[in-house]
Amino acid sequence: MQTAKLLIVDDDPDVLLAAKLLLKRHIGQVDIEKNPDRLPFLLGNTNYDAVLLDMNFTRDVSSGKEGFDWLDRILDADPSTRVVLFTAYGDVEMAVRAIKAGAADFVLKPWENDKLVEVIKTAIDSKKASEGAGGSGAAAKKGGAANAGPVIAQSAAMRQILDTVERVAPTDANILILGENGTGKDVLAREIHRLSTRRDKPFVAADLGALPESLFESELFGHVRGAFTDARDDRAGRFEEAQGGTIFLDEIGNVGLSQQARLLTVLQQRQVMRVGSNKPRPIDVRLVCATNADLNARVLDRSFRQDLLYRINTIELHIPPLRQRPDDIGPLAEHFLRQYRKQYNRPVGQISPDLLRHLKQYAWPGNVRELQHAIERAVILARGNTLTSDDFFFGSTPAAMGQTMPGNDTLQIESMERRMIQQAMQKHGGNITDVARELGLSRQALYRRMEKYGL
Ligand SMILES: Nc1ncnc2c1ncn2[C@@H]1O[C@H](COP(=O)(O)OP(=O)(O)OP(=O)(O)O)[C@@H](O)[C@H]1O
Repeated sequence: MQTAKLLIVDDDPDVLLAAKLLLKRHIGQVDIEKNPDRLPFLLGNTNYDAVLLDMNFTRDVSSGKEGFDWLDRILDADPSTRVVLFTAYGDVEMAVRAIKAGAADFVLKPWENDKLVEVIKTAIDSKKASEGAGGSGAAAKKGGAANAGPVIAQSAAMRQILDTVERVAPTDANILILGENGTGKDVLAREIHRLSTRRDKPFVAADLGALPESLFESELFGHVRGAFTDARDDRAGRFEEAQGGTIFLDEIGNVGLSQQARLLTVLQQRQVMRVGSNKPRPIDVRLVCATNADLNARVLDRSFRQDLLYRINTIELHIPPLRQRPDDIGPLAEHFLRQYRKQYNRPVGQISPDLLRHLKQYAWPGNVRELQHAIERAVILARGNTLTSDDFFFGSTPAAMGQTMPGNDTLQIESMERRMIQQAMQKHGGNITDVARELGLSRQALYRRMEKYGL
């Protein structure tokens, strides 16, 4: 630690002095700074291994924005810098969000000396280790987050679905996956592709629910230069990108009638025409669709074309909501626990029997995605090496969890942020530079958010 460099930023001089006196005994160089505006200057002059940053949550209670901005700027300057946050107890939710946004860890104020030293040392160690491994921490995280883990299926219902998937995946049959939000439709679509003969070819997902009507055709079928004002180049659509592989049309129930007609024509003729061109291009793709809508009811009220439904649902797979398959809850919780203890480098290794019982009792309206977020948050916040109900519910009782699930605010902010990024991506045809400019983010900050939200 004698070669390590640490910067502490806090507007309270007493905090700065006390932290410096403590940490100086363990770390070669400890600089302190009262004014965060000087951060760019300081970071430009010294290559710090870690920054201990006050998030100023108490001064900026409504959003914590100032702290997040500084976190982003530090990581933009050097994504491998480990940022540890100083946080008041009431702002733990914010700290969790900051960890998801790339912070290494957080320490509660008033701090315990041993804990602060340990957290800073761990942060610096991991920075040094990532340098030794020849890559930045952010890059390593990116690799680790790269999608498509195992499909957890313990319940009889899920085992039966996987059994069907194994049988139909190698055929080219069109598959429609039905299920509530967060039940694992995307996961299953990827599994179908993985078990198909097309596994070495692309898997291309298109979220039709997030696609404005005006962009539907160019996104799916492509466009030629000059086809409309923003079409500066020829561009292949999702169908062409998926050539030889699988196209996954998510939220197909959200497509309007005129787009349904366009889609049906493409599926029948097995060719696309880029917007602005009349040259047909043959496509060879396997079609997997998903929706949480009741398409049969939609056919009856004439908002969904029956002929399109027949075309996409050669095989129908219905994933039950998580509350109807409690046998999956334990294995899924263990799976996410393993995933996040590794991702966040936390010592927590097991789930207490009491917590497990509560997890099985809860109705999980957000299904597996909600369970996943809940475990992620609990792993980050856990105090010991066993996850207990305390780590989960923050003083509210498990029975009240349905109404008071901690983190709903966090999830809402996150889903707003996700939507803003999606909309900007659509507006700018996926041009990261333009999207970042519109959102006032650096490209790296945008990439980190896209990775966080799986975009
Ligand atoms: N059986 C499973 N095994 C492992 N992870 C799962 C499983 N089911 C869902 N997940 C995880 O839960 C999260 C939500 O799953 P997914 O995105 O597939 O749901 P979805 O039904 O497509 O949601 P939406 O309707 O909102 O698009 C993902 O992070 C996924 O990895």
